[in-house]
Amino acid sequence: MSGSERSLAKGSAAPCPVPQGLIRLYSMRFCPFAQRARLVLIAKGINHEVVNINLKNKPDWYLEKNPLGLVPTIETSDGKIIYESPIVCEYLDEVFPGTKLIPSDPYAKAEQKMLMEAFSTVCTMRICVIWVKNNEDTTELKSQFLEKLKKLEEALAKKNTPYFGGESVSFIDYMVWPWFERFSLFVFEGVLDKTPNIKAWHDRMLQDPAVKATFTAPELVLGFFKLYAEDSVDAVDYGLN
Ligand SMILES: N[C@@H](CCC(=O)N[C@@H](CS)C(=O)NCC(=O)O)C(=O)O
Repeated sequence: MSGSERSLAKGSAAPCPVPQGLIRLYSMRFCPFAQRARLVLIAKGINHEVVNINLKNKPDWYLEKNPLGLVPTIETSDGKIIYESPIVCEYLDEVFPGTKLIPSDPYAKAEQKMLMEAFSTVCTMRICVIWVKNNEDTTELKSQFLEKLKKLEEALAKKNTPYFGGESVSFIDYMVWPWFERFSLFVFEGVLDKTPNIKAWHDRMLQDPAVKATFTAPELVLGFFKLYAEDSVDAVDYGLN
């Protein structure tokens, strides 16, 4: 359902208005927040195009669309602009038909939001960057990470469902997946064995069609993180966009 994909940096002309019937996603290939939006767009079968933004060299017009200068942002054919990944994803889920990812039951919805809060200390790129830099002892970091993960393991075990929201993939699973995709590169060694419910969830998620469609090869992600850790990401040279 994704049409074209192109990359724009400083100096690039602003793209034309969004064609009727299409959603435009401003993104960056390695951004976990943008992957959230890509997961939802694909899971719901929403017709869209992707414009990758060079985040080291943002076009001026992008800051007019999203004053925070972050990706993801979506733009509709009638000129609506929405940014901040959970807001983008919730908007897409509300407006478009197809599988509803957010439960309609207020308590189930609140549970997903609480889980998102609980995940917020786990879903961070800092741990990946420290890992990749490989210049400090990560024992303490790893045990802190495991302690946080164990709380989520308990929550999943208590729920006794295959996914964090229940019997099928839902909003919360897509909101946290991008970090888990990245963690599997380095952080998970010897960790997921201690959280069997999360491991089973992780393996199930790998089979999800939207996850498969947005999955980035580990060696590419690793290359990106190495540059990111050195603060020398050049989106153009590395072909990030
Ligand atoms: N709270 C934002 C965070 C988005 C974010 O941090 N995106 C990063 C890329 S992964 C970004 O756009 N960075 C550009 C910058 O910091 O200038 C969301 O949920 O959408």
